[in-house]
Formats: sequence, C-alpha cells, structure tokens
Amino acid sequence: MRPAWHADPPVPPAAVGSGLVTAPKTSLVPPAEAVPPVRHPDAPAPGEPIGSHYDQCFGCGSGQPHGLQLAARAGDGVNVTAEFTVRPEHQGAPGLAHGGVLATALDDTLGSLNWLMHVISVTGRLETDFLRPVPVDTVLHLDAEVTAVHGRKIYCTATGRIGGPEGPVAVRADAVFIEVKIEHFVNNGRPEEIQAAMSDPDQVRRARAFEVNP
Ligand SMILES: CCCCCCCC(=O)SCCNC(=O)CCNC(=O)[C@H](O)C(C)(C)COP(=O)(O)OP(=O)(O)OC[C@H]1O[C@@H](n2cnc3c(N)ncnc32)[C@H](O)[C@@H]1OP(=O)(O)O
Repeated sequence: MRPAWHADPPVPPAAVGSGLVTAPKTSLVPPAEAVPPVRHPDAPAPGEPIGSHYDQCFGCGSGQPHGLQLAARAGDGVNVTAEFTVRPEHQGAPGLAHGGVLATALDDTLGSLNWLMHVISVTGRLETDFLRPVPVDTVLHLDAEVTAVHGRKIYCTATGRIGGPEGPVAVRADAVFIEVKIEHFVNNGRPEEIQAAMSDPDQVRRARAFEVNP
C-alpha cells in the first residue's frame, strides 16, 4: 500500500512571488550599484504624524484592541520615529514583551517608510537582533530609515530603544522591502476585507488601506 502522504494532492504554487518558490538569497547589504533613497516632495513634513494606513493593521490600526497602536512620525530625511508601549497582552515570558511582537513593532515602523518615498512595498526579509529584555509598560522608542534602493529592493534599518529616545538599544533590525503594485493586495487579500476596504465611503481611508498614492 502507498504511504498516506502519496494520496495528498500536490500543494499549488504560491500566487505571488517567484521568491517563494526558490528561497531568495538576497543579502541585507545593498549592492554597490544601489542608490541613496529620495524623500518624496509630498512626503509628510518632519514631525508630522503618518497615521495608520489601515485601521485593522495589527501594527498601527486603531481598530485592533490588542494591536500595537503604533504612531509614527516623519523624520527630516527618509526616516521615521514611533513609540510602542508594551501592554500585558504583548507578553511572552512573564512580564516581558514577546519577541515576535517586538519584531512586529520594528516591521511596522519600517513599513511606514513607504510614506516618505511614496512607494508601496512589503517586507521581503527582516533580520532582528534582540539585545535587551523589554518589560511590560516599557515605551519602546523606535526609529527607522531607508539606507539604499536598488530596483524594487528597499534596504532599511530600525532600532528600538528603552528608557527614552536616547536610551540603550533593546532591539534592532535590518530589512529588505520589495516594491509591489496595488494588485499585490487586491489579488491576495481575503475577499471580505478587500471588498470592505474598497467600498469604504471615506476616500482617503480607502486609498490608504491599499497605500495608493501614499
Ligand atoms: C503596505 C504596508 C504595510 C506595512 C506593514 C508592515 C510590513 C509587512 O509586514 S508586509 C507583510 C509581510 N510581507 C509579505 O507578505 C510579502 C510576501 N512576499 C511576497 O509577496 C513576494 O515574495 C514579494 C512581493 C516580496 C516578492 O515577490 P516578486 O514581486 O515576485 O519579486 P521577485 O520578482 O521575485 O523579486 C524582485 C526582487 O526582490 C528580491 N526579493 C524577492 N523576495 C525577497 C526576499 N524575501 N528577501 C530579499 N529579497 C527578495 C529578488 O531577489 C529580486 O531582486 P533583483 O531585482 O535584484 O533580482
């Protein structure tokens, strides 16, 4: 008799991302031909809040009661700052923030760099260093910046400090974001949420949900 796994139908290929089929080996170090990032002329002014792109976003959405409720502000370059207060629902070990939650804080802060460049991009690779434990009630002071751009690849870095904006670094990350078209969301998101976001009567919110002209 054939083993049970033989009866299983083959897993269909992923809808997007040839990188998902053959694991990408792209380095987090930009290639020599990479260029410096350019701040878009219509980027939010330095200090201006960036606001959530989608109220259901676990990172920055106000409609997610257990989410991180991150509030990012534009910097004067291609950079942002944000704060995240660790709450009891974010625990991993007793009284300490879960590492995955901290990675989310870094990831979402990096995601808000889209608004500085007016580019739609998603995380391709995120490498995180956890340097210090982060207790519940701590305010994590985050900053993120784009360091280089090569084609659709956006190289960026983020740090999270505790004890104040100049305090010691507790977590840091290097990442490559990949520029995508709006179809990335429309074709891959669950239809219920896509429909709801598309039929939102609030035009600005509708546009932001898909990061259209961010
Ligand atoms: C909208 C803002 C929301 C902000 C929220 C915070 C950010 C997030 O959490 S986003 C959610 C998490 N991320 C995702 O879901 C992405 C899932 N992955 C994908 O959809 C695809 O793999 C995607 C779009 C990244 C790349 O697929 P695809 O468009 O086919 O790219 P592909 O043509 O293979 O590669 C383009 C380039 O990117 C590079 N690349 C692709 N994937 C990766 C990767 N994972 N790591 C590094 N580089 C990569 C390729 O090497 C290639 O480089 P080059 O041009 O030099 O050859």
